[in-house]
Formats: sequence, structure tokens, C-alpha cells
Amino acid sequence: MSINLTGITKTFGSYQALRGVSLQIEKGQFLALLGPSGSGKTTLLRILAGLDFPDSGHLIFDGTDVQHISARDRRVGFVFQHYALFRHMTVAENIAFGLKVRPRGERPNKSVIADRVNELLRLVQLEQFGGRYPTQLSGGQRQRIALARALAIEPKVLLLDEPFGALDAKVRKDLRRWLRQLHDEMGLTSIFVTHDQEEALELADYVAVMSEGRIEQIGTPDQVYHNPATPFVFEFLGHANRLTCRIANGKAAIGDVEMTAQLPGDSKPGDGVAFVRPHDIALQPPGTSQALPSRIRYMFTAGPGVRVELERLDNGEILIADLAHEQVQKGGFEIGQPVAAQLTQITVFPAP
Ligand SMILES: Nc1ncnc2c1ncn2[C@@H]1O[C@H](COP(=O)(O)OP(=O)(O)OP(=O)(O)O)[C@@H](O)[C@H]1O
Repeated sequence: MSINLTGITKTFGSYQALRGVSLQIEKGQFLALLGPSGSGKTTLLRILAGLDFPDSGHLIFDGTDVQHISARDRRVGFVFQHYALFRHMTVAENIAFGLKVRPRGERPNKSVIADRVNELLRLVQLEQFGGRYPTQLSGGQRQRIALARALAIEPKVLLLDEPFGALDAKVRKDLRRWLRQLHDEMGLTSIFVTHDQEEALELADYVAVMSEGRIEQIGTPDQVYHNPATPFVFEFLGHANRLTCRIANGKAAIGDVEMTAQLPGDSKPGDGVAFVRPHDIALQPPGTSQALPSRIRYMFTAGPGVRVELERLDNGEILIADLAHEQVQKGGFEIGQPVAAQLTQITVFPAP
């Protein structure tokens, strides 16, 4: 099912939670809504589900305005982190729930429901768990059952609000890969809310980055990561070094050094803000041209690499660089050592 949102606004009291959100999702796409706490992700998802209503704007599913169509009739399945399973029902009863509450004329008969439940239990790889109660399952198993319950109604759209938020990192990673596979196999259109950038970039076809009730940018993971439209998007998608600069001669002057950079569209001369990812800093011998004279202030092992804190000698600002262990060994780098920080990829925005 394709989804088209235009100009959606939502106010709670005097607080504007959504400030004109427009979004287009094609059938079969997997979209991640990514943003910090309070940016409006859940509010938007609830409006899509029909659990809440916008103050203005249009909500079109497959060409039909669904604003006044109830949640039940929208054929939308949802899984929320805190939308717990019914504790007094077995796993099988939980999955069957959405079918059993259908109006009499539309309700499948008992044996059809039982077959569907078994099929879904197989799909979420928990065949032998139908008779258990939710408290007898692990967190990851519970979320798989919540997903089976959402899929029971054969939704055309699947909405997920941080469904794996409470699970540990390993289970979370396994489940999200599995979810992506399920989405592809079932031909669903899915919208997934997360504040975890790694999860969004790994899972989705498109990522909509939200801030303060607006969409800052929408694009493929590659587009938002490599061509962020705003400083907010750059900083939200991973650690970023932020440096003041001047835009001149088609380059960015940082301190006294003119460097090649990705400049804003018009690249008008003036003050700018330069952003550099930690893995886009290379350490060179002191005195190297086109690099910032610095000193290694601190180093520590960070997962597969080494995180290096550099202090610029010209203004004392701190830069964070991520290097491979081999680079550190080969360079013989030590705390206190003078170096030159070469910025290999710089993205510049006009100064605010
Ligand atoms: N029912 C409500 N009444 C009043 N304010 C609300 C209500 N629901 C949401 N808000 C406010 O609207 C804003 C957006 O909330 P929302 O839950 O959509 O954010 P979010 O991006 O999903 O955040 P999180 O990642 O923390 O879940 C927040 O400031 C929140 O306090």
C-alpha cells in the first residue's frame, strides 16, 4: 500500500508536536523514522495507525483519504515497545485476538483462525510456544509474538515503534535482520520508529530524519549519511567534529589552512561551520601542509579501533579521530606527541 502524507500538524495543548509533515512512501518500502526523543515520531505513527488524529493535513492510503477511517478498518498492524501482550491469554490466543474481535460477518471460523495462528507461529519460529503465557517467554520471544499478532490481520502496512528497544544489543541485531527479511517476503510496506541511527541505516530503504516536529531530510541511508542536508542531520547520524571556518575561493579555511571541502550549494564567501567524522581524520607528521597542527591528548581502544583525542595547537579545540590499531602501531603514536591532523572529508554549511 502506498502512503501519502501532506502538511500533517498536531498540537497537544499549546505544544506543537508536528509542524507540517509531508511524506511519500511507495508500496513495499521500508521507511525508518529517526530522531531524538520528543521529535514527534510516535505521534506521527499513531496518526498513521488511526490511534490519533491530526489537526490539519491529509493522509492518503492507496489514493483513498483515510482520515475518517477507523484504526481497525485501515488494515494496519502495529507493534509498540510498550504495547504488551495480554498476560491472561496464551500466545496462541494473543495472536488470534485481532481475528476473533472482527464483526461476525468478517470473522473467519475457528479452524481457519487456528490454521492462521499455527502458520504465524511457524513464521516467527516459535511453533512450540502456542500454549505458553507471555510471562513464560523471553523479551525477544515476546516481541516476535507481538509481531505475529500484528501480522494476523494480514495488514497492508506494518508500523513499528522501537519494537526491540528494550532488548540487548545482540538479540536486537538478530531480530532486525529477521524483520527485514519478513518485510521483503510478505511484500509489506513498513514504517519503523527508532532513535538509533545504526538501526535505521542498516534496516531501511529510506530514512526520514525528524527534529522538533519536522522532517529535516528524507533519503536513502547512503544519501542522508553522505549528503546530510543540515547540520542537525550530520550530527545526529554519528559522532561529528564541528569546526568554525571561512568559505573563500571555493575552499574552507580552517584556522590558517585552506582545505578542499564539500561546500553548500551556492558556496558564497562567508562564515561557515565545517563537520568532519572521526574516521575522516588522518594523522601526519608535524609540519605537513594542508593539515592542522595538533597534539595527541588522549588515546584509548574503542571496539575494533583506537579513538584519539587531539588538541589543536592554534586554538585549543578538541578533535576526535578514529584510527585502526595498525595505523597507531605503524605511526608509533603516543600521548603528548605533536602531529598534523589531516581532514580527508569535510562538509561545510553556512554559519547559522
Ligand atoms: N498525549 C499527549 N499529550 C501531551 N503532549 C504529548 C502527548 N503525546 C506526545 N506529546 C508531546 O509531543 C512531543 C512529541 O512526542 P512523541 O512521543 O511523538 O516523540 P518521539 O519522537 O516519539 O519521542 P520518543 O523517542 O521519546 O518516544 C513530545 O514533546 C511529547 O511530550
